[in-house]
Amino acid sequence: MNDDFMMAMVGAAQIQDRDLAKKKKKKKRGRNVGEDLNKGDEVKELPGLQGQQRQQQENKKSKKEKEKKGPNSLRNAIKNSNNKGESLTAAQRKANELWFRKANYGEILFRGYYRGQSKGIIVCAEAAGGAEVSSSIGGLSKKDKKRRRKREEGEFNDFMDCLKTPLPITFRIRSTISSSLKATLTATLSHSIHLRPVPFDPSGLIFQCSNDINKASISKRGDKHGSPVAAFLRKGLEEGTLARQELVSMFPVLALKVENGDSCLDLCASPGSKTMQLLEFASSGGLVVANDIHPGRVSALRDAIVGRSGLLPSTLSRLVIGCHDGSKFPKPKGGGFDKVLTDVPCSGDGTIRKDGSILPRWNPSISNGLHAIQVEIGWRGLELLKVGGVMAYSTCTFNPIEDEAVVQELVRRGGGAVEIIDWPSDVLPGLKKRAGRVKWRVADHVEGSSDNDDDEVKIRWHDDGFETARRSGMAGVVRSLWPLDGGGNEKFGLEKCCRFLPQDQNTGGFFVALLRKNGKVGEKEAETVVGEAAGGEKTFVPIDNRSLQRISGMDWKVSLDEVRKRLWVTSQDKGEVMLCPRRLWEMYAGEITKVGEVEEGKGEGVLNAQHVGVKVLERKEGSLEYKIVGEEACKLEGLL
Ligand SMILES: C[S@@+](CC[C@H](N)C(=O)[O-])C[C@H]1O[C@@H](n2cnc3c(N)ncnc32)[C@H](O)[C@@H]1O
Repeated sequence: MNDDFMMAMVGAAQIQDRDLAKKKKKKKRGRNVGEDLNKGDEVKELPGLQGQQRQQQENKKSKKEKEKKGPNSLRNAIKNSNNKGESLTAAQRKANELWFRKANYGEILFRGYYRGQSKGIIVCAEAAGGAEVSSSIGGLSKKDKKRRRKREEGEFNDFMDCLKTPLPITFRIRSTISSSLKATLTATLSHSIHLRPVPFDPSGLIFQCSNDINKASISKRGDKHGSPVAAFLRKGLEEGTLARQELVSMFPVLALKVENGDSCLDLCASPGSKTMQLLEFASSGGLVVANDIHPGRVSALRDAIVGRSGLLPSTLSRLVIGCHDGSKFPKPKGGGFDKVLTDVPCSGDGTIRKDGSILPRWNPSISNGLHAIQVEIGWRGLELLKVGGVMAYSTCTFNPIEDEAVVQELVRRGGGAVEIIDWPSDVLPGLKKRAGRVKWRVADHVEGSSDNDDDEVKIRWHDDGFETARRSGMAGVVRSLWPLDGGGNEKFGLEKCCRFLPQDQNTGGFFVALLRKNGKVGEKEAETVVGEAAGGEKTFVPIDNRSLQRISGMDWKVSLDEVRKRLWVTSQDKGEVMLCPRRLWEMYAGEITKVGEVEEGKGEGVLNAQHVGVKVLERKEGSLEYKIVGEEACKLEGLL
């Protein structure tokens, strides 16, 4: 079965998937750093590579040679800039990518890097909290060494094979819907031969699809055969009863165990799948602040959540969207957030199964270059957390430079106030997690020095530590890339971090660390930091007194002064009045009122809100008066 049953469920209802089709048409936006550098179309900007000249150069070479080395001038441009600590121009970066892709260097480097990494990063990994695996095979007999190498080779091949298979898509039934609807949906989805409930989820609300259901087939356009399952899933997405989210991407929010009334901050939020999950859990009295540095991605996030998610106004009333560099997000005056999520920008090699552009352009310097901003975002997250609160640090990369090395630095800086905690035993109890590592290796890559075919791009390991690497001219080198000297990190509990490898439960690759703040961190430094607002589209100000008087017939339960503070209008369109969630207003007090401005010297800057709560009042057409459109939200928030 049970396609007939599903067909009946879908019924004759005409499924309106205009939004999905529109979404598909929109240009795909990059999720991680550098994703939009994949077109190769700016190569023409490089001197000596235009039109005929480039053609002539290429014609001289055999096809084989071309594929192996890439165009000479590209190579030279890269050689002249790479590994010398100089920043690349956009054109050089594009050239680098093109060359890498042509020569398949990304995959060669990826294999070399992860094969050469310390034990447990990819092969010989133990379960989370398990015993450390020795990286030495010195004490073993010849036969045992051979056997162990063979096993490791097999493990590595399994990993690579899995990366080359398509990633199954996953759905979850939203926790905000009624129990009876949940039961109906669970029963319906469980009966489909195309879907199976994820075995380690006791709630039974998460489903993995078989390979015949993919991203294209759940869009109406791509669903050529009119599959009833696809129609059912589409309908659920539109109505907000289902959410599509990659399985591993659900883990950090689940591990945070958000409770009623929690205030949550999602520092790197776009496109917003984890924000929506947070919203579902942070029910009554709660607050979810979603932030992203890029104004365009903030708008996309707002459209996806406010415009298309199907979430109810009562849920959306808890949402605030900001646009800041996460490493400088303004600190609230009134206490910190209960839960913080730092799902930082990363190299994204855990998403290779769904994004074919990652592997061909992979190189270790991408991770080395991201480490510093990941530390800064993570540190700000800890500063914004209340004492006793928990932060989840997550990435979709296998690379320890972006994973354990960042967590190590956060714990070190915390000086005893920051502790890595275990994955909660009641969250997805059967989930296979691999332990974080206390040892890893640092590398960059070097281009060959001659035209010798065997002397092309290579991994360069920096096992002698920071000083030697710095002297060798390694780009973007910082001390915290390395494990602390002399096992200094062994007391940090890095093995409590969780690595998720794709072959373990047919997922993408992922990393999650849970950090509890046991005391104040970075107070001194905070005084001098000014919040830096990225240029957004909309800003908000509290409603002015004259407009307030035009709201007639309202039986406010609080003083007009408080009403004025809670009702916000956008600076662009004063016809819409939004209700600012009480928690945000309490936490940031007057610091949001001058939204969009950053005042030097005021210590914290102001919150640059791009969206607050829900619309509760609307100006009547042809009149200056307002009518109420969100009475329920006003009641929930104690205004009426
Ligand atoms: C891995 S994605 C986040 C995915 C998101 N949490 C989700 O689950 O849908 C990283 C995001 O960080 C944003 N970003 C990059 N640098 C940032 C910074 N300095 N501060 C805040 N956000 C940043 C990127 O625009 C990107 O949207």
